[in-house]
Amino acid sequence: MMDSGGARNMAKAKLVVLGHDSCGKTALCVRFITMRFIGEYDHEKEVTYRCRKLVDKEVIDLEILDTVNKLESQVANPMESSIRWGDGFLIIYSVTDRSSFESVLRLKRLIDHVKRTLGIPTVIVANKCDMENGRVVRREEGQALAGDLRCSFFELSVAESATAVETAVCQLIREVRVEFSKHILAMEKCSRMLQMRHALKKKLRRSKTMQW
Ligand SMILES: Nc1nc2c(ncn2[C@@H]2O[C@H](COP(=O)(O)OP(=O)(O)OP(=O)(O)O)[C@@H](O)[C@H]2O)c(=O)[nH]1
Repeated sequence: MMDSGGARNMAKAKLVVLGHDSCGKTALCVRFITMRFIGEYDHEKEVTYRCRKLVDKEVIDLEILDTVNKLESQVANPMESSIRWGDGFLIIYSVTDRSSFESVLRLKRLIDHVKRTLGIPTVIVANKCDMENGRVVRREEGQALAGDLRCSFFELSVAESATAVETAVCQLIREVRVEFSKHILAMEKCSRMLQMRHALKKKLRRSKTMQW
């Protein structure tokens, strides 16, 4: 998927990783960028990682914002500016923590509210599936929620599989790319219509002048 040959053109995307405390946000970012799983991650502030990846033969410059969960904060929602900034969202929960699963719906609603539109590229990731003994959220529950929210869904273990992490993030990048293309097409259509209107107005003005 990320071979180095035949790159087409350069693109950019801003991804935001959201989720409850300790569900594996930083582990996922580090795994995607470095392919490594370190185990313990120490950060209390939002961190933006920058990297360049090849996805479907297209080089893409990524900015990935690893957020700190502030959904339960009393302050007027501090997560909103992070959401406003992003093009695509990865919401992660841990299959060993039901409250992290319950946060998914609230986070998705917040994204829809801040972006003021539905259909924003969003991928839901159920993490820590290596901890089968501690599982409290069934795969089917995650799948059903993702289906209701019209999001792609991946159950994986950041600890065990770099490939699974790459698959989930690349899916998000593809969805962002589709949204970009739709946006560009809409802009082109709008600009073509404006040009036509302008040309029509000019023609009308000319024909009126001839009548006089
Ligand atoms: N067993 C297992 N542990 C994991 C996995 N992913 C992350 N962890 C562990 O879960 C803990 C929390 O991971 P982080 O990546 O710091 O989680 P976070 O969501 O960034 O946490 P906050 O910074 O509190 O928001 C760490 O001890 C990780 O090693 C996984 O797939 N399996």
